[in-house]
Amino acid sequence: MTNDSPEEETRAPGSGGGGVGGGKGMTRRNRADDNVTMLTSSMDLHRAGRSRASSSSSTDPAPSITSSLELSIQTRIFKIIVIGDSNVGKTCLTFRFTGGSFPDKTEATIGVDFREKAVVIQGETIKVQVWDTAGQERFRKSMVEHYYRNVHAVVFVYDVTKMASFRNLQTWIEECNGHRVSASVPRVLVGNKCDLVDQIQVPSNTALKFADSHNMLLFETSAKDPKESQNVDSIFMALACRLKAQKSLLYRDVEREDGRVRLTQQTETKSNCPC
Ligand SMILES: Nc1nc2c(ncn2[C@@H]2O[C@H](COP(=O)(O)OP(=O)(O)OP(=O)(O)O)[C@@H](O)[C@H]2O)c(=O)[nH]1
Repeated sequence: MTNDSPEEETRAPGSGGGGVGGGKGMTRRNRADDNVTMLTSSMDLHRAGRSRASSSSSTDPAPSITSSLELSIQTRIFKIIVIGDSNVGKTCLTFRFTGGSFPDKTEATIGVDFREKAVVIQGETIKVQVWDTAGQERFRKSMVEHYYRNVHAVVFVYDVTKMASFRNLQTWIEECNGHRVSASVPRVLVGNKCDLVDQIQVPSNTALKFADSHNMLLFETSAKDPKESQNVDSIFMALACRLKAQKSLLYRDVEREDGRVRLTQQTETKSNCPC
């Protein structure tokens, strides 16, 4: 959870942890596809939801089925959840991606915070909806089912300066598996706080082995260091590109035939996704 104040100027003490080599993992220097454009800054869906609710109680007629279908066709939404121990920087990472800045103050997330960003991938506008989940058990237990429902991708975060947060990843993965998240749902591993170069406890090689063994890409980055902001973007953009390539079924293609609307399954297509 963040306050809404603008980013405080931050001075990065260093370039962050070392690169990650080879294997199936992705290095922290990887970039999102050049065909990708980010359109908007973050939006608090809690607030947006409230304002939508209040406007719907006005005298406006209810939207027709056709118009809501058309809206769905226009913009697909990819739901990405961010999971990991408390204090690893989940809020800061999502804030960096959706708002482009590092929050000068955060508090423990209670339940979930939604942030959203519209991006253009190969000509299609897609909404990346990021669910910043609570790391503290007491603030998440009533929400867990909601986190995993219809999720399209999962970001597991650990703190490179806290070995315990890395070891606990196994528990987070088990929780995720326990909620019947399909094997086709992409997952990535993020080691955050690489700006704290003198305090790193989790070696890149160890993290890479773990990522490989769970068929995940690895990103090592810093939500705080402005020089790493492109790398933070790459986490979510790589997932969005992959989801687009998979043609996620959250909103299925709608074909119109003889004035009727027909929902169809989409087939897999290739893209030059960075992952
Ligand atoms: N040095 C450094 N500090 C960071 C970074 N990311 C987050 N922090 C700090 O780590 C602390 C926790 O950050 P949050 O983003 O609130 O952590 P969280 O994982 O969302 O925590 P919960 O909401 O409790 O689950 C804050 O004091 C942040 O300023 C980073 O990349 N580098």
